[in-house]
Amino acid sequence: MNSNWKRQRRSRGSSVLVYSAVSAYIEAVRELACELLDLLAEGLWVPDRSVFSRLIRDVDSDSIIRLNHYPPMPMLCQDKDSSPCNQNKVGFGEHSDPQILTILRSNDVGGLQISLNDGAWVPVTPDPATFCVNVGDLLQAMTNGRFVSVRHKALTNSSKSRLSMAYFAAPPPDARITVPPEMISPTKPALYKPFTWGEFKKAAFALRLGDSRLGLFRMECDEQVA
Ligand SMILES: O=C(O)CCC(=O)C(=O)O
Ligand SMILES: [Fe+2]
Repeated sequence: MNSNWKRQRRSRGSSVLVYSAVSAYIEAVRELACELLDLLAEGLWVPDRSVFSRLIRDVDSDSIIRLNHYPPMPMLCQDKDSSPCNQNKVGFGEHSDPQILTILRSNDVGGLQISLNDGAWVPVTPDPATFCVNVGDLLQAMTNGRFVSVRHKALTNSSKSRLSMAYFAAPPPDARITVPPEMISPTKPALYKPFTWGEFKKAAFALRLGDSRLGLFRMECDEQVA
């Protein structure tokens, strides 16, 4: 057995291990996302409690996982008075996640911030043992605005690497994004036109990261149906 062959076998062995660890992780977080969506439907008094999770369980679901690495970025810049800039650099710009739900985990290095209604940015305490769950744009549309997709960004740390792992739960590309009829009434008319996830993704790609995409699908006042 030459050493090259042994090395190849070892490396194939470790890719199989990584593949099976990532697959098991994806399966577990998909299950978590489905359970959360079922509870959410129940809390909204929607009789069909799997109305949202069904989209993620579909074999053609477009869910993805993303691993983010933010290397340390020293605060080296200087302002006009030549005092050091006391600001962390942006690693991932302000945005909302376009999908249904995001299950996010990170190492113990902070950086994630969420935006409140008044525009203030609030840091999320990093904890490798907890998940951060983000409402995505599709959930906002499917709940007729009851749940609002959260704007967030990630800053780099000046001395440590931040790692995060995000599972984005999404429907199949041709799935129609509609609101359960129970959530529409004369006092709460439909806010968004029906669209497919494929159409939404296409629109999102044509915009910048921080742009609001749902605005493109908003009903005009005279179109709103109860
Ligand atoms: O790294 C983070 O904490 C945020 C990442 C993120 O927002 C994303 O991947 O969409
Ligand atoms: Fe995000």
